This record gives sequence, structure tokens and C-alpha cells, in this order.
Amino acid sequence: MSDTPVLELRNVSKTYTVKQGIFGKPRPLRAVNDVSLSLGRGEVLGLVGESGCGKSTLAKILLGLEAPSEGQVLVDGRAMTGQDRIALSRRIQPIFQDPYSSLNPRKSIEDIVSLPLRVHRIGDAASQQKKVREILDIVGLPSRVARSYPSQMSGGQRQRVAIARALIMNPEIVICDEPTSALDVSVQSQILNLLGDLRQEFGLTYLFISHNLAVVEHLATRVAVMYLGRIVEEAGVATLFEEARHPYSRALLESVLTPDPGLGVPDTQLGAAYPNPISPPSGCAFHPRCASAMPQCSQIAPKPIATSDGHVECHLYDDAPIRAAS
Ligand SMILES: Nc1ncnc2c1ncn2[C@@H]1O[C@H](COP(=O)(O)OP(=O)(O)OP(=O)(O)O)[C@@H](O)[C@H]1O
Repeated sequence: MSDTPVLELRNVSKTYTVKQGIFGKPRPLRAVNDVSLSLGRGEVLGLVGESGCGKSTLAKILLGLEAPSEGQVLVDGRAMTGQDRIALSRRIQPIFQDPYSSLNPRKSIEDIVSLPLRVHRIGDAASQQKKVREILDIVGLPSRVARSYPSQMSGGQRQRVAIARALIMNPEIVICDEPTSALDVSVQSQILNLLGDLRQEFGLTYLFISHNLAVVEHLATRVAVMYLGRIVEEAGVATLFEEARHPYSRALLESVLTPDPGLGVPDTQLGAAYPNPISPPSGCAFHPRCASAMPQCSQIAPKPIATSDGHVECHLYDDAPIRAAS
């Protein structure tokens, strides 16, 4: 198997221009700040962080829905161009958070699931119909739901429809943006199990976005922790859960233990509020909320420090070589 990542971001940034109030001066907002990430074939990269840290912007860049302001997106080691995006849209499919708003209420399930086939002109009506029924069966829905409408289905069934729509193109990579956070806790684990089974069966590669570390624990092979547009720690899933290094990763892990962790934004118990991305804190952006902050943290932005299986950005490790995980 080739070691070339199937998908890679190299030094990618995305800056929006925003105005505060009608007469406010336009100011830059760096939603994604010099991020490098790679997805190996068959890997599940969990991307976690609080609301507003830039997770969805990163997903949109990977899906070709947003162009990066700086940096490169590489597919199979080749820089992606505008032309490639059309071809790529067959290989990378999204599953979004809210199955209520991501499915057109006026269309039947058959129309919704077959839409990608029709857009890409794959097969005739009969073969599209057959494929829809096959894929519904794969995601655990009876073929009769093809004639139903989204309003006749439960939240979990709708998310199965969204998964069927993503899989009908036989994608290699699925970008799951909070696929379970709009669902009841009891249904969440069914959908996570389904995504895990589908990965095994079809050899899929996932980018799995969540604000909740607990949700990524069972599916992810690696975890990237994002804070104010930057990946502050990346590690294998076992390392992150056993010995998270960044104080923010540790706070997220503690929030997993709070009641109803699957609902809403984690209660990180960090005291100070999440910073305004238009005027980010100086030095390390996390320092106003960090219990381990030192004088240099408000002055100097930490650089990524390589670890045995990823990296961490924190001054705590400036002079302390990080030992290899056993
Ligand atoms: N089109 C846009 N124009 C201006 N600012 C934007 C735009 N899209 C996102 N942002 C800002 O970029 C930052 C990152 O947003 P993003 O949606 O990527 O975060 P997120 O981690 O996915 O949050 P959530 O979990 O709430 O979706 C936020 O401050 C957001 O307000």
C-alpha cells in the first residue's frame, strides 16, 4: 500500500473579511491558520474542538466548497486545481450534521439518494433505482422507504438516508461533519456503529468532525485537536486518550466526563470565554484560559513540536523532549 496520503493539507489558511456592525471597518478573521494535515488511506482522522474553531471551514476546503486563502490541498500527492474539484467531488462525499435541513423536504427519498447519480449522469433511470434500493439496504433501511419523504422518517432514519446519498457514488473519502450531534443519544451510537461497519466493508477513509472527543474515540485512528484555527495537538487515538499533552486537549477530555457530553458544546470548565477570532490573544491563543500558562505564553506563539506519533504546540514542551509513547 502506498504511503502517499490520499488527502493532504499543506500550510492551509482561510481568511474571511468581516464587519462588526453596519459602520464597522472590515477586518480579517483567520478561520483556519496555517494548518497541515494528512489522511492516509483507510484512516479515520477525528477533528475536535469547540464551536467556531474552524472545523467546518476546514471541511469545506477539503470538499472544494471553499478555496484556501493560502496553502495547498493535495490529492494522492498532487496539488488540486479547480478542474480536479469536479472529478474529486465523486471521490469525496460529505455527511452533514443536521439530517433535518440537509434533506430536501419536497423530494422523495429515491430522488434524494439518486441525486448524485443524476448530477454525474451515471446509469439510466432503472439502474439508478436499483442502486438506490441496494444502498438503502446497506445502510439498514427497507426498500419501501424509497417512496417516503423526509418528514415521514425519524432523525436516525434521515441520517441513514444522508449516509446512503453520500455512499451511492462509491466515494473513497467521507467528510462527516458532526454527523450525530443532532440525534438523540440512543440513536447516536447506532449511527456511529453503522459508519464503523461501512468503513470496514468499503475501505473508506473518514475525516470525522466533532466538538466531542467521546464521539470520535471509538471510530478515530488519529485525532487532531483544533483551537482558534490551529491544530494544537495531533496524535494517535490511544496516545491522545491516555496522555494528552496540550492543556486544551486535557480540558476537552475532562469535558467528556460531564453529563450529556453528546449534547451541545462541551463544558470545558475553562473559565474565560472562547476568544473572539477577529482579535485573537497574543502569543499562544489558548493562554488566557490555560491553567499552566507561563510568562512567555502571552508573548510568543508556540511552534509545533514533533512527538512520537504527531505534534503538539505548547511552551510546556519547549525544553522537555517528548518521550516516545510506549
Ligand atoms: N463565510 C464566512 N464569513 C465570515 N466568517 C466566517 C464564515 N464562515 C465561518 N466564519 C467564521 O470562521 C470561524 C470558524 O467557523 P467554523 O464554522 O469553521 O467553525 P466550527 O468549528 O465548524 O464551528 P461550528 O461547530 O459552530 O460549526 C468562526 O469565527 C466563524 O464565525
